[in-house]
Formats: sequence, C-alpha cells, structure tokens
Amino acid sequence: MKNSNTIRKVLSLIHRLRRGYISLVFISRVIAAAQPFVGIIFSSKIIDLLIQRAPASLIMKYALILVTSTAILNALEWGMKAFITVGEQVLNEKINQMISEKTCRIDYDILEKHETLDMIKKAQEGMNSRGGIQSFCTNLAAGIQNIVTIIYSIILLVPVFIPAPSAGLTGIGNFVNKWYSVFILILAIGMNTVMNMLDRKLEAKVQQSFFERNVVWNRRYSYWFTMVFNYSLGKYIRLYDMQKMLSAKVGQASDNMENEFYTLRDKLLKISWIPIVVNVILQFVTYAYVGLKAVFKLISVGDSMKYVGAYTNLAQSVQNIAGIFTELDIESKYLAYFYDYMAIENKRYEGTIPTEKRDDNVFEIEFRDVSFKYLNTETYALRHVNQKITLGSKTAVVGKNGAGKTTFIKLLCRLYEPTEGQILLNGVDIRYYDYKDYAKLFGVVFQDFNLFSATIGENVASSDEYDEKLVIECLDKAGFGERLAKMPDGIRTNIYQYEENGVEISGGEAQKLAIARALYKNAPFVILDEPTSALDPVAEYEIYQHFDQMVEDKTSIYISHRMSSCRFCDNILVFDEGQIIESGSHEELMKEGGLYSELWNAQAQYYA
Ligand SMILES: Nc1ncnc2c1ncn2[C@@H]1O[C@H](COP(=O)(O)OP(=O)(O)OP(=O)(O)O)[C@@H](O)[C@H]1O
Repeated sequence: MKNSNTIRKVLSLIHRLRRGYISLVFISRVIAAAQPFVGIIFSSKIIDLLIQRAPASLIMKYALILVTSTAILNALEWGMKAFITVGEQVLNEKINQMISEKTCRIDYDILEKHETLDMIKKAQEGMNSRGGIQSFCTNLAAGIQNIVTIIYSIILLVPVFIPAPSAGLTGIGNFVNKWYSVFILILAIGMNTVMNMLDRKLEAKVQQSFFERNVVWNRRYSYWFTMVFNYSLGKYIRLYDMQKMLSAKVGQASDNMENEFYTLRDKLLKISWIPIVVNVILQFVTYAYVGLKAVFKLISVGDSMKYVGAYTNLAQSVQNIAGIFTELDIESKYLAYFYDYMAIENKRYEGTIPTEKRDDNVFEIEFRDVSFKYLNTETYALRHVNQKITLGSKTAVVGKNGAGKTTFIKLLCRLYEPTEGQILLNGVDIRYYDYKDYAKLFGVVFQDFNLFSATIGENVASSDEYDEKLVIECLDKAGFGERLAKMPDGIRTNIYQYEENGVEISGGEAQKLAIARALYKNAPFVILDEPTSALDPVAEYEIYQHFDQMVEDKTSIYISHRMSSCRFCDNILVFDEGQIIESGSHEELMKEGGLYSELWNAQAQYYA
C-alpha cells in the first residue's frame, strides 16, 4: 500500500471515528504557532524603546500587551489540548476495538496461525506505539503548527530583505544590504533541510527493520509476562517450581529485545551527529548575517533580535516540516500493518441459505468421505470419514487420545472446512448455509470450555441481556442448582477474581456452567466434549440419568473416555487414527470384539 494512500485512509478514519477532531487540532496549532511571535515582536519593541529611553509608561504598555496576549493564547491552547488529548484516547480505544472485533470475526484456522498472531501484534503496536495513531495525530498537529510558523516568520522577515538607505557602504556591509544576499539564508535553510531529511530517512530504515525483528520477541515477551499474572496458573508455577522456567522465558525474550535496542541505539548514534553539525552551521550563518546588518546600522538592535528569532523559527519549522513528512512516511508504514490486518479476507464460505427453522428440528447431518489436515501440518487428522447423524439420535464418540474426535466436532461446527469431501445438512453442503445461522444449530461444550470473569447469568446466556428464568432452569438441569442457592447474588454473582467480589468455583462447577451455557442456547444439536471429566461421581451419575431430560428431543453427540457412559447412546462411533473404524450400539460393538471392547474391558478391570 502506498504511504500517501495510508495517510489519506488514516485521515478519513480519524474523521469517521471522531468528527471535528482534525479541525480542533488545526485551530489549536494556529494558536500555538502564534505564541512565540507575540514574544518576539513585543520584546524586540521593548528593547528598542529601552535603548531610545522611551517613557516608562509606554514600555509598560507594551509589556502588558505582551503578558496579556501570551496568557490568553496559552489558556486557549491549554483548553484545546485537553479536548485533543481525550480525543486521542478515544481514537485509540476505537481502533483497538476495531482490531478486537476483526479478531472475533476472522476465520478460526487463520487466527490459530502464529503469522496471524504476529500480524495482530504488529497492528496493535503499529497503531499504539511507534507509528501509532497518537503520534500520527501529534505529527499532523505539528505539521500544521510549523506551516503556520513559516507563514508568520516570512511576514515578519520581509523588512530584513528590503535594502536600507546606505550612505557609502562598501564590501560586506554593502553586500548584506543587497536583496540577493538573502540567498545565503535560503541556502543555509535548504542545506539544513536536505541533510535532516536524509538523516530521518536513514533513521526510518533502521527503525523499521528494528520493529519487524522485534515484534516476534515482543509478542513472546507479552505472552510469558501475562502468564506470570494468570493466577489460575499460579498453582502450577508454585507446585512445579516453574518460576525459573518462566523467568528464563521472559528473560530470553527481554534479552533479545534489549539486544535489538542496543543495535538500534548504535545504528542511530552513527547517524545522529549529522543534523547537529548542520544546525550549528545554520546558526552561525544566521547570527553572522543579521549581526552584520546591525553592526552596519542597517537595522536596530531590537529588530536584529526579532529577525534572528523569526529566522530561527523559520529554519526550525522548515526543518521540522521535512522531518514531519519523513515521520509521517515512516508512520504510515506502521499504520499500514493495521490496514493489512483489517484486509485479511476470510477464506471460509459465508454461505447464504438460511437453515430451516423447523419446530420438529428435522436435521440430518452426513459426513461424506471427509478428510482433513490442519493448516501447516502434513498428516491427516481425519481420513475418509463417512457417517450420518440422524435426527434425535444420541451418538457417543470414543477413541484413544489424538484419534480425531474433537476435530470431527470442530468440522461439524464449521470451525474448519474439510480438506476433502463434504459435510451435508439435509442433503446440502453446510458451506452454503449462512454461517451465523448454521452456528445457531449447535450448543457445544469443548474440553477447554473457557468461562469469563463475569456474572453467572452472562456466562450462561453468552450475553449481558438474558432470560433469568431460563438461565436458572438451565443451571438446574446442569446440576448447578444447589451451588447457585449459595451464591451471594444468585445469577448476578460474578465468578473469578478479575471482577469485584468474584467468587471462585471448582472445576466441576465450571463444567456445569459450561453445560448450562450449551443448554441455554436451545440449539437442536447438543455436543459435549468430555462433559463429565471434572464432575464428581454423583454429579456425573445425575447428568447421565437426566441426560434424556436435559437434551430433550435434541440430537446429541458427546465425546467421552468413560466407556460406561456410552451405554445409553443409540450409536457409538469408534475413532482410530482419524478414521471411524467401528460403529454400532454397545452390545453390537462388544460382540464385535474390536477396539471398543478392548477399551471397555481395559476400563472395566479397574471396577472388577
Ligand atoms: N489446531 C491444531 N493444529 C494442528 N494439529 C492439531 C490441532 N488440533 C489437533 N491437532 C492434531 O490433530 C490430531 C487429532 O486431534 P483431536 O483433538 O481431534 O484428538 P482427540 O481424539 O479429540 O484427542 P483427545 O482424546 O486427546 O481429546 C492430533 O494429532 C492433534 O495433535
């Protein structure tokens, strides 16, 4: 993306997100730019009046004007700055929100890739730190201020270029009184500007390559650093003495970041002397030129102060403008990461067909020769899976670890698309159904069921607005009723310590909440991946006893390593190395004497 294009995009984004912000910045900078000139004009006047021994009342009058106008301009600028600072914060937050919303929408398999995680970090860093929107706004403001300063300076400097009546001046005195002597000053400004631009360009290159290399370390550092503050991990950190490993991980990332910083510092040091030297030359030329005019009495002492002030401001602003353009150029590269991230396109079919809203929940799923490979992997996690899941059936999925059970469910829920083959819902490829509509068909509890530190009601309903009666009903069905009765604020009780008065709940209780969440969704398919692994025997028994009642007429699929819990299912699918190698009822599979009976017997011997 071209940088000017990015700058245009950022400006229109700022305008869209915070109307009036750019105008406010503009006005405040015009005021800020005026301030030094008020000082320059009035103090030079006062100096001349002092030299001419003017009446004290006249000097006081100018001093008063100087102080009052400076105070007014200061107050105006200060008031506007407060609005601008808040505006910058709001802009930052809105942009972070855009990044997080995008992250929620992005294809799940794209999100899982570390390249995407790096990109998210780059987008965040690009927007928030070095090239951030704040610094973009600051530069934008500075650009406006410097342009206004240049205009003020030129207006103030015009008289210095008009030759004064010079009776019999020769040599240098005559030269500095000629209009073309101004080229010395223009040349000095030009040289200063060009050298500064070259220097900034070099710096930009160094900074950019530093950013590119550092973002990976930065992401790793953030990951390990936040792990330290995750209190639920705190128990493992203590019991497994992980502190050393964590410190080493944080240390390794921070050492690498530190080394990158040293490299950056050394490279910058090598180039940063250039503008300093050039600036000294510029200062020398200015003072010599204006000083000579004063020596030859072509201007007054007060005026010479005024012109030096105006010229220094002009030179500084021209130099700043060059720097700002280079800076905006660099920043647009960083800001482009945000646009690159926002431009990532989902590859998954969004689909358009609505899923039929059938009161009878007549849905039939068919896996037709489905094979699947995760991104960036060589081996197939599923191979040639052919299976129908019929209406209202209760299906159990069993198999050894890594056999492909969860992958089977993830594909069914369209978190991934099959590498080969098709999954059909009522005879139509599921990709053609509207994605959001399709997702509504499934109430799923995965092994990593992740609850939020929010109220119980919000966790169950997955929303901050919910039907309280239904939430309580689902919690009851999931076996959480007794615990709920002891909660200080019922379903309005926050869980976990990230919220005020958050209540800690056990692993089993959390699992029950996750089951209640799936039930609240009232989806035609209920899928439970290891639904009872954390439940006590009584709770587990109750869940299975009430399973029929719990899932009512829904089609249910659940994965379990507790073989005894499969007995009540109509159909059991046995997965091995990505394939369904056996299927049937408990009795049929036991008779078959295959992997299922092997797994069953292996577990049964502990209870014998
Ligand atoms: N996101 C992923 N990226 C790459 N490979 C994955 C991913 N998730 C799972 N796998 C691999 O796919 C295979 C099947 O995993 P899956 O989670 O489906 O197994 P499972 O039968 O549910 O195992 P378990 O009983 O341990 O939960 C495993 O070899 C696993 O390492």
